[in-house]
Amino acid sequence: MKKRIALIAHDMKKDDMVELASRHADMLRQCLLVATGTTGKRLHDEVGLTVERKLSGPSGGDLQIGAELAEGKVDLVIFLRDPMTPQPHEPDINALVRACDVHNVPCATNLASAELLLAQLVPHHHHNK
Ligand SMILES: O=C(CO)COP(=O)(O)O
Repeated sequence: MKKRIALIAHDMKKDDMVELASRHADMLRQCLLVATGTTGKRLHDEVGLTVERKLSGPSGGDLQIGAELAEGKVDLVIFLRDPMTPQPHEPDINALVRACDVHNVPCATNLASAELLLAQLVPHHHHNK
């Protein structure tokens, strides 16, 4: 079964997300990716990944991903939050991280932990027969 991975980054962390995803692109291409709106657009446009895009975070994208996660449809979350900038949708951000804790879904909220989680994903090999 392909892993379904959620990728979310606040504006100040979007360059980091693009760089992270570029380095792990071969592995991410073998996963089902879901992202908040703007993060997903950048991952598509700049990394060439196929990403299911939800609403932008401030419009409810975090909540949409959190709802799917609560239904067991998300296996891993990389959520590069900006700890230095107040966010209008902070309750939504907290709800998503809380949902990860409730459902025991791995959630990396910074680059260092994201690297560790991604290193655990074993590449899926395609066989012709
Ligand atoms: O705000 C976000 C997560 O809380 C991210 O949303 P965007 O990817 O649409 O910028």
